[in-house]
Amino acid sequence: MRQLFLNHRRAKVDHEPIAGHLSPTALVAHNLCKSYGNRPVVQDVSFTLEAGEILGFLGPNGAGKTTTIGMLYGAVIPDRGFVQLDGWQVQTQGQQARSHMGIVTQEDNLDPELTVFENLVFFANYYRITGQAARLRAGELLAQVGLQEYGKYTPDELSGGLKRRAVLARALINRPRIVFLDEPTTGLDPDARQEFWKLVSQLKQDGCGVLLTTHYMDEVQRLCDRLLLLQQGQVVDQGTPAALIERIIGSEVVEIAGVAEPLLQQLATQTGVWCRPFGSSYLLTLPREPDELWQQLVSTQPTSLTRRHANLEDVFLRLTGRSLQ
Ligand SMILES: Nc1ncnc2c1ncn2[C@@H]1O[C@H](COP(=O)(O)OP(=O)(O)OP(=O)(O)O)[C@@H](O)[C@H]1O
Repeated sequence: MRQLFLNHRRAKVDHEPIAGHLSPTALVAHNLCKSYGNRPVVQDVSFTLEAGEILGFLGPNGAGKTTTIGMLYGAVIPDRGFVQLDGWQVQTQGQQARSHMGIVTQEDNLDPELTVFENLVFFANYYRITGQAARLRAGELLAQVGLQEYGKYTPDELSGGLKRRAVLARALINRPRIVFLDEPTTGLDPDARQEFWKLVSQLKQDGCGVLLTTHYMDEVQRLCDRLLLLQQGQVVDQGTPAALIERIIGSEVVEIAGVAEPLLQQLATQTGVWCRPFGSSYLLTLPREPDELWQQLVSTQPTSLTRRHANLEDVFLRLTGRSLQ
């Protein structure tokens, strides 16, 4: 992050439209590739993010999400590919591009020596917002994230949830068009997470594009308009949550326990459905006409048999073979 601050030092906030530099799509990532040593960790990742959209960027641990986000904001140099933000190339016009983005990294990296208010004022200076203007902007942001009472505290005097809100406030100092949120609510209690979600929803309503990585399925379901699923550095699928569920799984699944796997796999093959271990039970998709398979499953005398609506966790399991968490 220190490197990022240095990169920001000369960034100038410039929201005036510049002919030839604005595109209707706020963010374009094109064929991003990154290897460490000879190990590829991001391979040909391409996507777009529109203003006012929340894009969930999901993948198991080590899938390459943070590396990709690093390339989006210019902290990691891609081996190939490019990122364009509001028409500015992040790799060659970094200062201009960064003046339109805000970043919430996984760490609470506020300066512990400064109060929350001072942190915001100090960060505003990177964008050449100085003096009274910086203090006004800091006050505005404290109000926006509900921290009016906490400006005089140092970060370490705040709870985890309040600290995360302060980090978000800092990311908004330059009124960004795009905000990157890298696992922003990890470790927070349910109330603090819900408070944070309200702030993210507000960003969307204000026309901000948000790229969110998270391991929480409820967060995805609550916030995301569209999902990009990453595995071993590659995009394995993308779409709206509802479309992905319908296309990859269907509307319902069956959870069954107490039946030998070979028998379940045989039934699945016969009916053309998908079956895999799921905790201490097995998960099966259902065919278009499910009654016959259901009866067959009942006749296996399982210890438990449940039919439920398919969800994103099922999609994730089918596409990546792993749970999101
Ligand atoms: N600077 C680096 N040098 C070498 N390998 C790295 C470096 N940064 C990341 N990696 C490796 O690249 C792979 C992708 O890491 P990355 O942090 O991007 O994944 P992630 O999807 O964000 O994971 P998580 O959900 O755990 O945060 C991992 O195997 C990681 O060990």
